[in-house]
Amino acid sequence: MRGGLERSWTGTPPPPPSIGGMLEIRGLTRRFGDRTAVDDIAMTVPSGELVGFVGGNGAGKSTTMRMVMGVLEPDAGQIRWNGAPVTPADRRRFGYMPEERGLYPKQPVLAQLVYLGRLQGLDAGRARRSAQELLERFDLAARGGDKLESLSLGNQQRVQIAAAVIADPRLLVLDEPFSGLDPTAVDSMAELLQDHAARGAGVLFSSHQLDLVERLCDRLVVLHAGRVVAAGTVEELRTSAGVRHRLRTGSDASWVRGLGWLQVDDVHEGSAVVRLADPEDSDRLLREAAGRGRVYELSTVVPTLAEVFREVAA
Ligand SMILES: Nc1ncnc2c1ncn2[C@@H]1O[C@H](COP(=O)(O)OP(=O)(O)OP(=O)(O)O)[C@@H](O)[C@H]1O
Repeated sequence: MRGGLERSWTGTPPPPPSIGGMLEIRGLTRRFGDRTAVDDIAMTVPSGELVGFVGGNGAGKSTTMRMVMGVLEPDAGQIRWNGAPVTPADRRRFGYMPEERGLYPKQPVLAQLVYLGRLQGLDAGRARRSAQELLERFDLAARGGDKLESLSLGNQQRVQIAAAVIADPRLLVLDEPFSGLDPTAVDSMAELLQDHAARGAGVLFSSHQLDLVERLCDRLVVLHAGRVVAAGTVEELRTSAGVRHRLRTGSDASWVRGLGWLQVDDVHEGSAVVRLADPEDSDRLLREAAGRGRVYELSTVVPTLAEVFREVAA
């Protein structure tokens, strides 16, 4: 009784039980013939974190995820779960959404979700309840009896994610879960991933939608040609890429190209974006600009995630 009163005074609900664990990848390598698709990568997906996995086409994201799930064997390296090599039993508690998807097009939606829930260890009643809850969450309750192939692609995608999360996974490994979704479905997918992370699951998802990655992720890992070329929080990546300065003047600003002590990223009419070797050089730049006419603005610009990505994955 007393405990209950104390809880209501603080207004803080007890934290949800943590269900997660930590995924660690070390030295992971996979070759196809003479092409090295994944080249000595290291990364972690801690419990409760949303980790975005980004990289251009062919960077090695799907290959890495397939090795995490045991669909492909690594040529070298280790995949560890809670400090020990990952086992098939661990993987049964991972939810996976493969790039090639992989549900049964001719089977009714609800029946196959229940079947997949049972394969992942749920009893029949719990599998049915979870499947129905997930279909309701995605506004698909009325479509449970329909064949998967009769749903739109976006709705099939929602069923795919339902299949990945039905048995309360410790870790979610999702290959492009947002591709092909309309903005409402993107929001419910994002909310679902955040709910799982809040309950302690680690979530690793690949995406080409950098705005979404920036909005959702605690951390991200950038792959290029099979190697990790950047990793950290969005803030860390943006600030480590180097601050730029934007100059806006009343006349053509292309004279900045003649200054040997800065690097020019962009010039367009009266506006220029430059990088200074030394932040103190901003005074020097201002004097140069003022000597040539009116100055409207000299400000610092932190690069967007898309700009960082273009730089590291060039
Ligand atoms: N089964 C395979 N046989 C031969 N090469 C493969 C195979 N699977 C992947 N590759 C090659 O490995 C490299 C990495 O591919 P992967 O699918 O992992 O990249 P990705 O980052 O997921 O790309 P995307 O964003 O286009 O899905 C590519 O060069 C690809 O052609």
